[in-house]
Amino acid sequence: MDDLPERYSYNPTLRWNADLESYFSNAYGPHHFSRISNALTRPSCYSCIRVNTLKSTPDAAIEKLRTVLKEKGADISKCEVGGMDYVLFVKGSDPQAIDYSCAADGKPPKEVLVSRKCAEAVLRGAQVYVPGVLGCTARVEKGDIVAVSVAVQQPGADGGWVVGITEGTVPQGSETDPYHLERSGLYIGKGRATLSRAGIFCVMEGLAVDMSVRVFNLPSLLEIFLQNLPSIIVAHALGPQKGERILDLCAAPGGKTTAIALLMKDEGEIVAADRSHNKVQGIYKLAAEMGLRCITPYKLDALKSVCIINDSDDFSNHSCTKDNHGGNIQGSDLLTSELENLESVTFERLNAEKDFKKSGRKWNGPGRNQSVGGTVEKSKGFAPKSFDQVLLDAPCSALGLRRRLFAGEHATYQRRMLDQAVQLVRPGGVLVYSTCTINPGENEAVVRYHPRIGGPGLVGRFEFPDGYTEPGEEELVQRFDPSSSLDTIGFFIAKFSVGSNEADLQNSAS
Ligand SMILES: C[S@@+](CC[C@H](N)C(=O)[O-])C[C@H]1O[C@@H](n2cnc3c(N)ncnc32)[C@H](O)[C@@H]1O
Repeated sequence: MDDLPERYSYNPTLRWNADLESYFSNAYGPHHFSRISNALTRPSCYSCIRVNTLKSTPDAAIEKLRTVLKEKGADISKCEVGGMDYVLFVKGSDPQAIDYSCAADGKPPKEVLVSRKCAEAVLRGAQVYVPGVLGCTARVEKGDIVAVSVAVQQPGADGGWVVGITEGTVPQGSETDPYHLERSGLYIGKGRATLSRAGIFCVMEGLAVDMSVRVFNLPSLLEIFLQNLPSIIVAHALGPQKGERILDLCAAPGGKTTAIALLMKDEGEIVAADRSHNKVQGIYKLAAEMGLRCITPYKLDALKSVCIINDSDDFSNHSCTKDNHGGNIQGSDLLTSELENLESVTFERLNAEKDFKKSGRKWNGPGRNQSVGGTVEKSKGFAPKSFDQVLLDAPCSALGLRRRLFAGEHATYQRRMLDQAVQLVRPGGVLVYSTCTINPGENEAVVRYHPRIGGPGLVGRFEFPDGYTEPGEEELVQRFDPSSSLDTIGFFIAKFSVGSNEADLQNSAS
């Protein structure tokens, strides 16, 4: 039992798909990559809050926050970068050593084993829901305190990744338990079981463990608009002005759209497009909640966002014929990989929702992006050169998001989106491309591939044959490194000033 405190701790190693690991190790160098990998397993040491300046002031928001947090000493500060004092930082805690009360009688604690996705959601502040539970100690009764650990994928015999734990597993707290060794150092907190063991594996949905202590004690801010610092900076990089017409091509859930709207003081027009019906509804809802009127959400595939003009097309407002059919665009087209990209803690519970969807069970909790059965307007695209500014916050592998325990996904179709986005900017306008991944293949290589686009924060060859980036070009973009002292998510921003013709695209350091 000497190893108990060490076992019941949180000291994870991020698991990488082998190809990705060697690719990133090459791109960043092994030491830098190892620091990034380590940073990705824990949250930033602060939460970043954007004040709705149309409704409040930073000082009033700080007062309100102190009341909400009910902690007299809550460490809240304003961002000191010029023009960004409406961004507030609330300091979180370092990882805490949790007493799982296992040493007193020498017996191991009662345990609940959860899936990796469930654990990542818990680390961001969610509760443990039934579909995320893989195993539970025998004789756990409703109300019992349980230690929560995670079973992360392990390398399988065929070279893939497997979670070799079947639902309903009964851990004994002994070395013969499945993944006993592998779960050492992967305890993410403790809580009160809201169902007995039998209950957990009988029902399809609902809360399983009400988490009382998490290894990272971030203040509970679920009701307040949290946004990662780089996302706020994207809006500043665009530099929106009152009265402009702006297109946000992959807009849902609307974090950056609303940040842009605030900078425009809600004057002008922001077309907020996303291909997911449910998510577009979420944008409507968020804009309404924030009292923003300049946002017009549309369902639109960014890969088809430049419209082919027919004589019959209604070209008022530079939009091709809109299909205003009375709704009934029902059904969820939420994609699992897309959900990874949600940035606001307000939406974190969707990770748990994802587990529900995967398990084929019904989700019972509310979510901002849940279909509310309404209609969304569908766009067939927009006329070339019809926007002052275009933001392409592209869907990506999301390998910059933090509190992550496994990284194996990859996305590659940003180039085709960038091709569309470029065409929609008027001469003299601005295009901003951003992602929340540390993958240079989705960042530097994408912006570099246009002949006139410089781009990289990293120098070298990345993924595409034409993705080679020259020394000197790294200053033309902003790269947010999760292992740097800024302590943000991994993020990438490239800003382009569009010249008088499409080929004349200048990269300007944003
Ligand atoms: C990184 S998220 C955008 C986050 C958003 N900009 C924000 O700040 O809240 C990427 C979004 O792209 C959307 N998406 C993925 N493929 C798309 C496509 N082909 N056309 C339009 N949107 C797409 C996803 O639904 C997802 O909402």
